[in-house]
Amino acid sequence: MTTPIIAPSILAADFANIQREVEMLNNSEADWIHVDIMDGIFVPNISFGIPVTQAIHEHANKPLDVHLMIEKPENYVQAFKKAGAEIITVHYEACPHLHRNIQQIKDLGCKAGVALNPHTNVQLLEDVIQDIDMVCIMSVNPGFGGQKFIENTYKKVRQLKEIISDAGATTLIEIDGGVNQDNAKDLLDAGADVLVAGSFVFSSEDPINTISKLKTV
Ligand SMILES: O=C(CO)[C@H](O)[C@H](O)COP(=O)(O)O
Repeated sequence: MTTPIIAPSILAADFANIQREVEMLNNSEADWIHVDIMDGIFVPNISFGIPVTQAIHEHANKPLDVHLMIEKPENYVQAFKKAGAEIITVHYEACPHLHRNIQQIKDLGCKAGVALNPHTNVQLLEDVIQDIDMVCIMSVNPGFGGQKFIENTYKKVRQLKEIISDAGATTLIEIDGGVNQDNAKDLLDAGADVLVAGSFVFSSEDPINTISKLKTV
């Protein structure tokens, strides 16, 4: 098991004090800042958009891992790159021309990720696995923080790890939703590389310490 990449999800932060929250993450062992964009169409919730992402970027000294839970992501990736995104993840379910979407993200100079909803089989990514930098396995139904982790995720991580290894690829596996101290180690043992944690970090008494604990679980 290698040291995980920890990406706290800013969705669970105090938005009235976003600068303070980002500075807290700057001073923590967090590796990336996970930024959840929801459009109210692909998912039944609206979070925030390009100006807030830009504001987070202005205060952050860590890469922004931008998760687009939106329809027609191709219309917005350039704006999110300009707002400071280093990793841009689109949803398999929102992209009938996924290969084109991946190339568009890479042509902008960003790392390209593809997210899978809980019902989407990891095998559907076999033909693009060499092209993508990361797969984000949703371990909750996307749209809201603070949901219960779906146990079937472990099986998906193991299956995806095998697909990546058979292809000789270096694609990272990210887990997003309901990640906490109780499931982090099992996820890493199954093959996960990146852990996204929102409420578990921001609802804790000492988020910096909580991030350190996830890092060394
Ligand atoms: O993508 C998301 C929701 O769609 C969030 O990143 C995810 O839910 C993380 O939040 P939590 O750790 O509170 O579950």
